[in-house]
Amino acid sequence: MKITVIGTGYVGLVSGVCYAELGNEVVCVDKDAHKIKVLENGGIPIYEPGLQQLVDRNVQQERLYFTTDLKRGIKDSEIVIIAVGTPPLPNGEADLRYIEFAAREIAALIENYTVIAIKSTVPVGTNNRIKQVMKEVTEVEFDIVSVPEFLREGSAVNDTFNPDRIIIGGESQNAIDRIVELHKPLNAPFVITELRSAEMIKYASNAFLATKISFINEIANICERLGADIREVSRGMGLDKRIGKDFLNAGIGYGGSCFPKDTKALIQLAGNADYDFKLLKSVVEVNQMQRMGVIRKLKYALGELKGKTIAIWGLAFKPGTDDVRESPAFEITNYLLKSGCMLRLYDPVAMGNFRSYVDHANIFWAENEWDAVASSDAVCLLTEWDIFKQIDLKVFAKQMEEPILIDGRNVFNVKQIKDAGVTYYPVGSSPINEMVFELEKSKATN
Ligand SMILES: NC(=O)C1=CN([C@@H]2O[C@H](COP(=O)(O)OP(=O)(O)OC[C@H]3O[C@@H](n4cnc5c(N)ncnc54)[C@H](O)[C@@H]3O)[C@@H](O)[C@H]2O)C=CC1
Ligand SMILES: O=C(O)[C@H]1O[C@H](OP(=O)(O)OP(=O)(O)OC[C@H]2O[C@@H](n3ccc(=O)[nH]c3=O)[C@H](O)[C@@H]2O)[C@H](O)[C@@H](O)[C@@H]1O
Repeated sequence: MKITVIGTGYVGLVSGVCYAELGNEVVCVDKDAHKIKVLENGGIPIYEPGLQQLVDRNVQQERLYFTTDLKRGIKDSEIVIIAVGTPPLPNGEADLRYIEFAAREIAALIENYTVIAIKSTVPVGTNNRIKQVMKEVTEVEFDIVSVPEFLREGSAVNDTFNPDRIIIGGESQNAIDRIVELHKPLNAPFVITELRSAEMIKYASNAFLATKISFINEIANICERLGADIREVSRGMGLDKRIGKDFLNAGIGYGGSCFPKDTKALIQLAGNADYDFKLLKSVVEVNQMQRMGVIRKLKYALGELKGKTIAIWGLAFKPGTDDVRESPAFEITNYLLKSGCMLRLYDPVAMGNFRSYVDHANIFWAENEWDAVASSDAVCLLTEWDIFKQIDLKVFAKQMEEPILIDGRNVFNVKQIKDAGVTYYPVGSSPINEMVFELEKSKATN
């Protein structure tokens, strides 16, 4: 099939490349001339494991093209996929400016019947609105189909080739059939729905996963106070098939370009329909608070933070990506800078992106994980990259006068820690319970 994908970000680029790998002829279009230049020169503008090899192969086999010129692909395309951003407006609602603009551009260029598939995450009712927008511009026949995307950054290629399900929302059987045909090689179940239901499935799925994370984080906070171990609790819960083991890792709260944005958008969407989504509001609030666990532990370990040097391991919102959008590292580093700390930051791939948002005279950009640790009073692990997981804790202990490790991702086990003699503060287990009691005591006496 001939396909045009609009937007070569984390979703559009991966999807376009994977459709090419399935044997389709794909033109990927972006307004960002820099991104397209990188792609035309044989590189990729994002860090995503496995993507570069697929780009190389499909460009070489002349199935994959990159351009800033929408006209180039759209003329012969049977399917045009929209994968542009839907970032949050200040009130939390999704900003639909980019998608409406893209829709108008498509409408002005199509010459024959075309199927328009919307992969961007959009509020319920948007597909219908886009249809109206396009009808104002063209008399050529087209159909709109909602095909929400569920890939995760860092495992996006594998997720695209092995999806749990393909959701297709639409009104025209012809258009639905075309989308089914495109995805048939993936061997995943199809769920065919109304447009509005497909849009809601995407928001509800992300909101549910975010809820699972905030739930387990609250259980972790209670474990800290009562002396239970969240890792044992998560394992014990997750073996119940009705609960499932995924997304039960307690930590410093979810980040990324989607959970924070989509939870807030769904709260707004519900509010606009006169429904107060209380549960999801709490999920968001708990998530915000969870980042402060790292600070609380630092204060307990070091006392006064002013003048202390803190190493941060990991700036990306999760391992396997260079994406720092809504990364918990922003709130934590900002708080520490405001408290008068010196910071030594290191991330294996996200340093450049993080630095484009934050710079400060008190930040030292370390060359590697050990360079960050040098002369630090404490180390905070914020992203569970493999290089941090593989750290030899005995060597680590020798690098610091008093080795203190605040682990925001529960990467190390108690035995490793005991053997190495590191003072260790994980999420949701001892010895934090003692610390919390002491804090409570000191609050009560002050
Ligand atoms: N990042 C992720 O893991 C996932 C994102 N989504 C959703 O997919 C959508 C895209 O997300 P990302 O890929 O992360 O965004 P992104 O910000 O990485 O990429 C969007 C791209 O669209 C381009 N663009 C905007 N308007 C354009 C136009 N008129 N013509 C051509 N290009 C245009 C931008 O220049 C940018 O490169 C969002 O709605 C998001 O919620 C869904 C599932 C996973
Ligand atoms: O709509 C989207 O954009 C995507 O959002 C998430 O994918 P992503 O944000 O790439 O990454 P996740 O692996 O879901 O992690 C999100 C955040 O939750 C955190 N997390 C995840 C799992 C867990 O058990 N605990 C936890 O704190 C991660 O550290 C990360 O900060 C969803 O998992 C995808 O299905 C969805 O397509």
